[in-house]
Amino acid sequence: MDKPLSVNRFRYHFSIARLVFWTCIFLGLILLFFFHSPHSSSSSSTSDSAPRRILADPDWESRVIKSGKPRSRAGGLRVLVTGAAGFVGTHVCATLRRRGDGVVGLDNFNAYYDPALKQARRSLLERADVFVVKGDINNPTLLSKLFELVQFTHVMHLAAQAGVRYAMKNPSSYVHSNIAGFVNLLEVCKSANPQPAIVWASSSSVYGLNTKVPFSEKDRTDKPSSLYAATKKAGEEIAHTYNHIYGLSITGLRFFTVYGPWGRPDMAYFFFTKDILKGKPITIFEGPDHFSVARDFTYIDDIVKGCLGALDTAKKSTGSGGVKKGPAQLRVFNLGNTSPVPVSKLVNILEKLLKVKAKKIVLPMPANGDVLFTHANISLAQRELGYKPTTDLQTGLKKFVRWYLNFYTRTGKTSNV
Ligand SMILES: O=C(O)[C@H]1O[C@H](OP(=O)(O)OP(=O)(O)OC[C@H]2O[C@@H](n3ccc(=O)[nH]c3=O)[C@H](O)[C@@H]2O)[C@H](O)[C@@H](O)[C@@H]1O
Repeated sequence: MDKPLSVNRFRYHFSIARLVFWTCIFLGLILLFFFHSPHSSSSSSTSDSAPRRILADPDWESRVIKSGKPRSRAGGLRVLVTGAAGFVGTHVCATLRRRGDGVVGLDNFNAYYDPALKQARRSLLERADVFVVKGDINNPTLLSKLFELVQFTHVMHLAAQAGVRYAMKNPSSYVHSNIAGFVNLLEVCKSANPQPAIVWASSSSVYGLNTKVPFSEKDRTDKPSSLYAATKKAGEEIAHTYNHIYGLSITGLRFFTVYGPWGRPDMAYFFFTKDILKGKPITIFEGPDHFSVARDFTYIDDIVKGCLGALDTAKKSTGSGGVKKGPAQLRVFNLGNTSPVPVSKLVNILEKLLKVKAKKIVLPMPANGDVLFTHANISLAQRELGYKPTTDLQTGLKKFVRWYLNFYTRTGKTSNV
């Protein structure tokens, strides 16, 4: 009798020990997974760009507060500009500051294209008295801190993973910035008190495979041809939700192939210039039956006027602290030039301005997410924002080429796309 009992007791203790052992291993694995998951590192950590010690640094805080204070205009805006070291962001920040508004920039300075160009834009903004915080829109601690320091009246949200063709190489970067980042920003905005009005960059690419031109805001946008376009379209739907549930005032701007000085090296006009100057061949895509691929290229100064028009006409959000108090404004506008130009013509203009013949290779457009043409109907923006583009492609490219030659001669470098 005794023997079987002790065996049983031994078995009992042994299985308890085994249970404790495996529970510990299991809990250990869960903790390991939690601390190493991308979610925990991107959303709660501030280590990538804005370490906690910076968030508690009085000097950093006073720079944010000073930059966010309107200067001259009574009742000037207090604007948080995301993507401030980007192409459109830099121009918008400088223009707002010049007219006396308070502007705080935010940018993660990622390496999608030459970070030296982003640093040069940041220096330009420093000289214009705009402080650009290094940080990510996916960092809620940082965003909340900025809202704690400055009562932003407006958010100009331009931070995004841009580029149509790159979406095939790095799809998750589009989801991370254009969807997760946007939601994170809206979460912070909805909880702010007062809530800011939001103006953000959508894209002409939402018109996707539509064939009716010019593209109007009333047209359907359910045929995106790239993941980039799909994330911008998703952004428009997400904007609708936050407007509906929380009373956030939100305006989306569909930009049409923006170009100009301080532009993006991943865009065709920019790297065509670089390659033509280097004597390297450039590839010009064409559609079926030698169809000329065309874009409604829009000059940066015109786009900036559209952005300011949207900020100035944005109505206040109606909610506060996460609770809606009434219906709020929800808008979307095309910001284009209304005169599409074939890419081959763009190359001809560049050849004349650079005084160098391009080595052209004409190829059928691959299935890379590109669309055959874009063309904006801008009558809504004209009516509501006073938007009126005035720069044709020839004039705009002349200004771009002058900037390009000056910038890359001065810095002694060529663009590293
Ligand atoms: O306005 C928009 O919606 C979009 O404009 C640009 O996208 P895209 O118009 O494709 O501008 P580029 O990448 O500069 O291409 C311009 C044209 O050049 C053509 N291209 C591009 C590259 C190349 O090697 N060869 C070539 O012929 C493209 O097919 C396109 O027709 C931006 O990259 C997007 O971020 C923006 O949202």
